[in-house]
Amino acid sequence: MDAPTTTSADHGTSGGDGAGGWFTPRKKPTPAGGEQETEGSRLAGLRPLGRPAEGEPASGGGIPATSGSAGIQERIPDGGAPASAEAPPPQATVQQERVPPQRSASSPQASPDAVLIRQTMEEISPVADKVTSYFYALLFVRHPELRPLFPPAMDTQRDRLLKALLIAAEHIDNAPVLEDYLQNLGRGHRKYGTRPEHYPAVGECLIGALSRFASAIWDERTEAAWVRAYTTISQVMIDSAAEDELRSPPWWMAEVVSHDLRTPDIAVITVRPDQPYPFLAGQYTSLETPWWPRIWRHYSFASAPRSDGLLSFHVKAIPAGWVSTALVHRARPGDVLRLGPPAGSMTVDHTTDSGLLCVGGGTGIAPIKALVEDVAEHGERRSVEVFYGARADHDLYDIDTLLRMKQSHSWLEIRTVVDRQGLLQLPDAMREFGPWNEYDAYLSGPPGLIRSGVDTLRGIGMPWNRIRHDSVEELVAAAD
Ligand SMILES: NC(=O)C1=CN([C@@H]2O[C@H](COP(=O)(O)OP(=O)(O)OC[C@H]3O[C@@H](n4cnc5c(N)ncnc54)[C@H](O)[C@@H]3O)[C@@H](O)[C@H]2O)C=CC1
Repeated sequence: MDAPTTTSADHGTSGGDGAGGWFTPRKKPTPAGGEQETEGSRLAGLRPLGRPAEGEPASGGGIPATSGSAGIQERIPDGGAPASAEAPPPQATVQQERVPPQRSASSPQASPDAVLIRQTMEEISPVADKVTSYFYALLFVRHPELRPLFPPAMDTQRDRLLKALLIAAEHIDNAPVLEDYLQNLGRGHRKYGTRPEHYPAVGECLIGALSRFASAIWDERTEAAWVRAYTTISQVMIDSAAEDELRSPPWWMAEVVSHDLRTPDIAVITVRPDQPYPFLAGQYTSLETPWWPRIWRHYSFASAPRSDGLLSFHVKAIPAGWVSTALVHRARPGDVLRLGPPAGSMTVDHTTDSGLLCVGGGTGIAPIKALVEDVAEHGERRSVEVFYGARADHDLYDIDTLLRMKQSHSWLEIRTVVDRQGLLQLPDAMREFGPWNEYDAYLSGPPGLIRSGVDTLRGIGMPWNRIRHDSVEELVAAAD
């Protein structure tokens, strides 16, 4: 996970003239490691933005964000520009899963700006759809030059940008995690062609939409709070994009070199990027197909970095999943995809010798396989226990690969868990073989598995900081 860096002492959120005033962020990046937020300012009561335990009090220690963009990490949204798979999906339930419970607007720990922002959020909540429509109408009417940055069909994911911004604003008190998220977001936005001058346009339309639909409570103070929050958000994104520009391309072209249909709807796709693609086992990327331009979906790397530079992904076609269906049923060797930057911090900590409890449900086994390879390549003899769950025997599409790995590595144990009579038994199996005192857990699969897996592990006493998983929200976004 990137270390949180700040670009100014307060990002313009504490009432000063901030990073550039009314949506006019500075253009030059501040070097990483610049001035840090000071404790005791609006950092009080920090809480990472990873998925909280159900029923966990908002003030309690949160689960550390585990993907690169952290709490609100890259599998969380893109703000400031195009709707994308990095943006939170529109499903409200999922968003709640992704974002921890907020302190109430009247909470003594919340900063004055956060209180005003949350009051606005409460006010617009019943008319969220209207706010969304109005925001985009405003944006595209006032700034038609921005329209090409968004997918041609905006209906299914049009509100991702707005949601990203609202989520970020709502978490304005959570500076370090918010920053990590926003930095990732800023980097991820380079592939859309987002430029610093686009941010003021988005900010103005955001204020325009909010002030219209929260008119009952909107006043100068509220507007000032939003302006400060948005200035902070946009500045961090702009800085991080500028820093990233010094070392990485905005995207990579990647030619499909093999397409292996493992089941009628699951393909293992291997691509060759046009230039070196640095990443870590356990991370994921965003991927765009030629058939659905500007629609990006997330997939984990299914192998640790290889000497030949090839990357592989496990893709399951799902109904109404435009990208996944195209990748499984249409993509062929020779087709060229686009890849965004790598993200995610569900990676192996090689500074410890703890065991790894790896749980992969369905195609969620992809990054688990990469993690096992990573441990093997580091020559460590750490105990690695893999639980591989599937609905039926024939859905264990990658079991042969895993069993071959087991033959070579005595420290590796593979356990398959096939659901019987519709019962999802993977969490039970984890419990049965527990308590996993000397292990770090890595969970990968459908959102329901992540939720119940975390609950199970917490229930048998595993501390938060030993449980890693990608954002539930992004998993949903990845699945369509
Ligand atoms: N393709 C990729 O690179 C990655 C995909 N994912 C996610 O993994 C998921 C894979 O989907 P499918 O293969 O259709 O998996 P699936 O829905 O068939 O589930 C696979 C197994 O996970 C367990 N499981 C599922 N839901 C559960 C629940 N609510 N409670 C407890 N256990 C549960 C069960 O053992 C089930 O057999 C998708 O959501 C995808 O976004 C996650 C990481 C990487």
